[in-house]
Amino acid sequence: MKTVVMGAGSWGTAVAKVFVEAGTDTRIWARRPELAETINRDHVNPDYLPDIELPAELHAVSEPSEALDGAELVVAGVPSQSLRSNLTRWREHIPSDATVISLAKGVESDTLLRMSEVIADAAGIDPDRIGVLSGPNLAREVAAGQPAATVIGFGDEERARRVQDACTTGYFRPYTNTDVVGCEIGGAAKNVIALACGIASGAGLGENTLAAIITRGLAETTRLGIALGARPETLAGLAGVGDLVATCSSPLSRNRSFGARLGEGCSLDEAQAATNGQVAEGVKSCTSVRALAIKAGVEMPLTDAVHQVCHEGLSVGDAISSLLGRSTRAE
Ligand SMILES: NC(=O)c1ccc[n+]([C@@H]2O[C@H](COP(=O)([O-])OP(=O)(O)OC[C@H]3O[C@@H](n4cnc5c(N)ncnc54)[C@H](O)[C@@H]3O)[C@@H](O)[C@H]2O)c1
Ligand SMILES: O=P(O)(O)OC[C@H](O)CO
Repeated sequence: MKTVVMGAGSWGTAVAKVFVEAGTDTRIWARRPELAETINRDHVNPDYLPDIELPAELHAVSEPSEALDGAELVVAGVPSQSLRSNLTRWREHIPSDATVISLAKGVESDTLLRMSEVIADAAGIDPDRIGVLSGPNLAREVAAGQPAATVIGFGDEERARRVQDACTTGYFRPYTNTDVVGCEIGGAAKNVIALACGIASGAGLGENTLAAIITRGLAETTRLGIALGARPETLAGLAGVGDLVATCSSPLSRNRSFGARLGEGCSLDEAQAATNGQVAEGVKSCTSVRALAIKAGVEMPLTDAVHQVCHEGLSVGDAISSLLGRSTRAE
């Protein structure tokens, strides 16, 4: 399955390495020609994964037309809020029978569309050909060859199996799942809950608090998923609880680290400045996931609190008081 990964950030680069090591003919598109040259010459991505040696077979290009030429599988590896604008540029070069998967974990701000819906809308691709790759996959750990599992979500199971074959290695184990909605909601919502965990941890709170946030975060994510047609088992699997636990627990998570800075008292701008250009998707997705929940008539108190802390000036102390001040109820 001739594959191109469109985006040479941390995760795009790690995923391209996995596909090559699974024996798949793989290219990677980098926005900047100098990064493509460095990957080809030095077999390293110095900006995102500086200490990881990339396979010599991985060829990088910086022209979308060249990258997409003849691709049977297109892996979209750019952040969620830039996916539409990138697709608009790639659209005319995507082969008409190619399968497309999204790596991005988010909900589009203006439209409240999931990433697979953005691909269908912006590139005019039949939804049967669109899927996602989502799971507990911190890029640095996967790039280092540490054992990890993930989910390939497609409505069409046969297509999911072909992608699964193209990225199975001795350290990377993809499972298939036909519940694309569940995979996407799990991936988008966990970034928001990881922000909440970071905020709590930055404010000096301990493991009991974090366990409560993770567990109640899963409950509100599952409520939203079910309201949108997801299967609860998906949210109890790798793309749900698996990714939630990895992201909420790891110091490698950009979302958790961003939240920790807010919890320590940084402003949104100060926390943003400390990211070195890396994207913490939950900062924007807290607003779009919250809006999606309101539209679906679902209560998401943690997501609402994260949105208010990030964008409405609510203090961390007031957010905690307001969450604990809610009326008591059965679990
Ligand atoms: N990093 C991880 O551990 C990880 C793991 C799983 C999923 N993801 C998801 O994958 C997606 C990509 O994440 P990443 O970690 O590779 O991000 P990143 O910040 O490391 O890199 C983003 C890449 O997209 C490119 N890009 C193209 N257009 C852009 C634009 N308009 N604005 C910004 N960047 C643009 C950048 O040049 C860069 O190559 C995100 O949705 C993220 O949630 C990341
Ligand atoms: O670094 P984060 O917070 O974007 O999380 C990375 C991955 O999504 C973990 O699965």
